[in-house]
Parts: sequence; structure tokens; C-alpha cells
Amino acid sequence: MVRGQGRPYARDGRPLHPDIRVVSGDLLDQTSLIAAVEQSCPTEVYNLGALSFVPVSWKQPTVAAEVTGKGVLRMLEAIRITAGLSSSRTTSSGVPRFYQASTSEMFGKVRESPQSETTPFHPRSPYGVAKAFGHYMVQNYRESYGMFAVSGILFNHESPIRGPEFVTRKVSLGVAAVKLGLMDKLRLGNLEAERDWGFAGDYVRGMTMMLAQDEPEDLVLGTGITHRVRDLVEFAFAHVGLDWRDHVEVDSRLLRPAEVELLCADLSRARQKLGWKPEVSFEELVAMMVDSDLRLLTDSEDAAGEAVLEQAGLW
Ligand SMILES: Nc1nc2c(ncn2[C@@H]2O[C@H](COP(=O)(O)OP(=O)(O)O[C@H]3O[C@H](CO)[C@@H](O)[C@H](O)[C@@H]3O)[C@@H](O)[C@H]2O)c(=O)[nH]1
Repeated sequence: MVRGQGRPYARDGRPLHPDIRVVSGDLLDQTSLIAAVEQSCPTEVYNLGALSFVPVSWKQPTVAAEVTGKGVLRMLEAIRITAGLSSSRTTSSGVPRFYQASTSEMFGKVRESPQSETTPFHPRSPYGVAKAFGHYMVQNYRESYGMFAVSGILFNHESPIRGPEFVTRKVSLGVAAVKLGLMDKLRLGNLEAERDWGFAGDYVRGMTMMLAQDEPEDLVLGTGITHRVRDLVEFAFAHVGLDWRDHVEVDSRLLRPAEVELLCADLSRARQKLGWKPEVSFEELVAMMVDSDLRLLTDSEDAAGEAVLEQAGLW
């Protein structure tokens, strides 16, 4: 996405005013990326494109490498070629600033907790490996060509428009469907995995702040608070007055070949450098998502509601 004016995401997660949008498939095509940068003359480029659902990356590891990994390199090349940069000695004024969506998945089998900018990577999926490739490429282009290119190492960020295959949305949709009598059981995988979940809108604010710095620097953005999937489920069902133990079943087919068991951000550097901190709590986030899905399933035609539940694997 190339940024427009003002805050790019509203509180409900709707994108606002992007000048141009490059979809993930375009990351496979160097020529179209160069044309997009040439035609739009952006001042800032945010690469949020990826094959981002971790389980699919085991099924399609080469696609993950091409889009999520090499796609970053193609985007960097599009900026470098368009700007005519050949070494760090060429001037980089007028060159668009570049933001890369790096991820806490790169920490994988974590070496320490909480995880900061200096924690070593140990990715546990083809997705995590591809993201680590992109992360190091950004660092490399910054050092080789003097580009203002940064990676935000973002922990899980969610909203009511999260894809229904991800666990927060699968749970909010499942809770809403159970509450409305559309289904009785929600099947999940590993209930013990711990994640640092925050509201996507807070993270987008952090991304824009990273590109407004005087000097480029990679930063961790997260809440510093973790919850288990089990806690997420318990809180979401309790929000509508139900007991999760009556409605949740573990399905071993949803377990991953290798799991990232624990993620927890050390956000002290981002606080210090940007003055950034999340504004929406975990409890507010889950309540926001469950309420939104209750409205969605109540208001939508039967077929539309069934389609979104089907996408989440719930129908
Ligand atoms: N999706 C899913 N996850 C489940 C389920 N049951 C348990 N989980 C567990 O819930 C955790 C979170 O899974 P996801 O919501 O799919 O997200 P993720 O794998 O942590 O990856 C997300 O966050 C990353 C940042 O850390 C992003 O980089 C990535 O693209 C994605 O948005 C994982 O430990 C997963 O095993 C289920 O039925 N579905």
C-alpha cells in the first residue's frame, strides 16, 4: 500500500485514502512494481503484502518464499531502480521511505522472553523463514543504498475485519454463531499457545510513526501482555454469557507441524523512540470483535452469514 493523507486506518479497521494499492500477487512481478512506483511517485511505501496465514505456508512453501520473501526484494528493487540508486554514496533525498511488515513469527522457538529488537530469530514455518529473508533484505538495502527502509517487527494485530481463518476472528465468529443458535461446537487446535494480541489500528499508527523518524530503525511493536488461546476463548464466550467448556472441542487436525508456543513483546525501544503505546486492551479488542460479528450475523442475509462462517471453517 502506498500511503494517502491522514490516519490510514479507522478504529473499525477500514483503510482510508490509499493512493495506490499493490496486491500480494503483484509482488511476483518486478515490472508491474516498477510501473506502480514510477506512476504514483509515492513519498512512503508500506509493504503489507504476504501469504500471511501460517498453516498455508507448509502446504505452499515455495509460494510463501516467492510472495512473502522475494516479494520484499522486488519491492525494494522497484524503489531502487526507479530512484536510480546504485550505492550508499548516491543521494537518497526524494526516494520514497519504505516500511516492511516484519513479524514476531521470526522469533519462532523463542530464545528469550520478552522478545526485543536484539532477540535472535528461530523461525518455525516457511512463512517465518520467508519473513526473515525480507527483514534482512530491508536491512541490507538500508546499508547498501542509504535508503530510509525499516521493518516493524509486529506481534499479532487483530480487528473486526481480520480474516476469518485466524484464531481471534474464528473465535469471535464462532461465539457469535453459537450465541445466535447457528452452531453448537467450535473446533480449535492448540489452546495452550500464547500470543501478544493487540488492535491493528494501534499498530498502523506505530507504522506511520516509524516512517516519520529522523533516522531509520527497525522496531518491535506489541503490547507486552500475553494470553493463551484458552484465555481468548474463555473471555469471548463469557462476553456473551456462555461457558466456553460447553462449546469448544480440540481437533488434532488443526495442530501445526511446528508451533510457536509463546510470543511476548518487549516494546521499550518503541516507547522510547516513538512514544508509541497501544490504546486498545485485549479485553476491549475481543469485545469489539465479538460484538461486530454478532451484528454481522444478525444483519446479513443467511447466505452471506454462511459464507463468512464457511471461510472460517465453521459451517
Ligand atoms: N488459525 C488458527 N489458530 C489456532 C486455532 N487453534 C489454535 N490456534 C493457535 O492460535 C495461535 C495463533 O494463530 P493465528 O491466529 O493463525 O496467528 P499466528 O499463526 O500467530 O500468525 C499471525 O500473527 C503473526 C504475527 O506474530 C503474523 O505474522 C501472521 O501473518 C499472522 O497474522 C497459533 O498458536 C495457533 O496454533 C485455529 O483453529 N485456527
